[in-house]
Amino acid sequence: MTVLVLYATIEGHSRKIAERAASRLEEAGQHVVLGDVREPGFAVPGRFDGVLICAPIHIGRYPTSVAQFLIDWKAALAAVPTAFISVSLAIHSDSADERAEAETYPAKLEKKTGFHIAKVHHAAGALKYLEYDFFKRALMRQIARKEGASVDTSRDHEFTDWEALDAFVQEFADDVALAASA
Ligand SMILES: Cc1cc2nc3c(=O)[nH]c(=O)nc-3n(C[C@H](O)[C@H](O)[C@H](O)COP(=O)(O)O)c2cc1C
Repeated sequence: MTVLVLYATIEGHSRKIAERAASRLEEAGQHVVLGDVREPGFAVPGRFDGVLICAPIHIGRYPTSVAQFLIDWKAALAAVPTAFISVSLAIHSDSADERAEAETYPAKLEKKTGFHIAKVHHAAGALKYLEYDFFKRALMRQIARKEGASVDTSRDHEFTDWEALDAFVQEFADDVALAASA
């Protein structure tokens, strides 16, 4: 069985999450092809036994490349188990309203693309203060304050619960194995 793991990323954290998911899928006995959703190349979704997509929220939405990919490939994707990892800061918020808002993003993507996202995991992202330019650092400090995340800009912060991610990926690996044996 071979699983396609695709990611979109702006700051690199969703790629890190996708790499972790790919390692866990390999440990679960799957072959994995890992790539950027903008450059799937030969990675035509219909040739795989399952597809996992990982994408971050930036200013309230996923990168356009993700929506376009789902629109272009929804027929092929509907034929195999698929799963989606939504990366955001809001899902880590102290505010229940902010967390609820983060949980609406996959449904909005579904509405936009017409692709039904069957299995979703919400992963908290990262604040990469050291990598942001002056303006982005100021913006992210403001967002972090609103979310109850750290405003210490002297270092980066990572909020991802790696164990919860591993458990989700294991469930997905089981779905793929089950579908392939049916
Ligand atoms: C410019 C910018 C805007 C962001 N906007 C949001 C947002 O609207 N909601 C949210 O929950 N997280 C937001 N985030 C947090 C990102 O989802 C988080 O940093 C994530 O780890 C970024 O993933 P990436 O490194 O794959 O791009 C934003 C981050 C940046 C840098």
